[in-house]
Amino acid sequence: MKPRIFIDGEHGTTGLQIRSRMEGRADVELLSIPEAERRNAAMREDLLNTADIAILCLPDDASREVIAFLSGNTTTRVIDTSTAHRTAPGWVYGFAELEKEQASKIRDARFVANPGCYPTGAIALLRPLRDAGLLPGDYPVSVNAVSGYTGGGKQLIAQMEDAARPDHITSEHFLYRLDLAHKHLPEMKLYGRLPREPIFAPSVGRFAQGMLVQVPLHLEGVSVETVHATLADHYAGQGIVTVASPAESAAAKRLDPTELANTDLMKLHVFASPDGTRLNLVALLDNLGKGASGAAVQNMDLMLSA
Ligand SMILES: NC(=O)C1=CN([C@@H]2O[C@H](COP(=O)(O)OP(=O)(O)OC[C@H]3O[C@@H](n4cnc5c(N)ncnc54)[C@H](OP(=O)(O)O)[C@@H]3O)[C@@H](O)[C@H]2O)C=CC1
Ligand SMILES: CC(=O)N[C@@H](CCC(=O)OP(=O)(O)O)C(=O)O
Repeated sequence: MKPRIFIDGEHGTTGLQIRSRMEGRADVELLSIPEAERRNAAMREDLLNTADIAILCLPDDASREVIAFLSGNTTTRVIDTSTAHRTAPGWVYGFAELEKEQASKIRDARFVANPGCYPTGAIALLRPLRDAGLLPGDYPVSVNAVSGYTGGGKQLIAQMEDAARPDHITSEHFLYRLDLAHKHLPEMKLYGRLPREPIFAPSVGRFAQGMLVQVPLHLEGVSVETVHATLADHYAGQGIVTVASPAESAAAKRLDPTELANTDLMKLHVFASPDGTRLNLVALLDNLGKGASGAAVQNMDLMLSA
């Protein structure tokens, strides 16, 4: 029998993108709920209990409720795309390239928490440097980012696109979470192995999909070549995460956050000042690709390979 997959929240932004990635796949059976029944708890509970893998594309509270629904179930495996379980005990963080054993941990896990889109970029840049001892524990890390507006789900998409709404947003680009308390800080701290939370300044641009995550660094006594080699070694042989060559980064005049839109890839750049004393590490990805739906399908495929 083919593995049965149920996407709870399949009619939302992340869910629809997962569904489109599954179209034409003959190796799995997709369990589906009609859009009008998307909040029907009894139907969802039945499908959640029937599925071999349930992919949750729901707000945090609804994800927590699903785990409660499944309390008596010992067979359904779960990939949660929400923030609810990313630092929770018993959950494996679904960033396969985090460290050598991560892909096999995901493969064997029952509960996988898909990373947030911004942390995917920030952790990808920071973690190898922390593991290599290049980024001191007391370094005051900052993360600056811009996301496509689909990152805010149906609500933000409607606010950006529908001029008739009273809460229509006309800005071309805006900063938000000005209180520096974004929900992604705990996972950045934990999986970035940072002793304290970074100063994280997210923003949204008037484009649907795409993302740039920047980590500016002054690293005393560490060369640009060492930083680049550390990242390049860490991601060597990974098809999805790549590191731009020093020549490619040096030749870049601009970086467009939509460059990898509609792909599941992530590319890392190391930009440096001419004297090599100031660096800007940049991750380029699609918030709905490697930042959400693409990563969920990557994790599902790892789990199916168990
Ligand atoms: N968009 C992105 O780029 C990313 C999103 N995520 C995460 O993925 C999850 C889904 O986000 P996203 O797809 O953007 O959100 P959307 O708002 O676009 O979609 C959420 C879907 O869940 C449904 N839903 C909401 N509450 C319930 C409930 N109680 N029971 C059943 N269904 C419910 C919604 O239905 P209705 O239409 O009725 O509201 C909607 O179909 C979130 O946790 C988000 O944080 C993670 C990384 C990136
Ligand atoms: C542009 C925008 O609003 N982005 C969302 C994060 C998208 C994401 O990664 O979502 P989860 O962590 O909830 O899974 C935000 O800042 O809340």
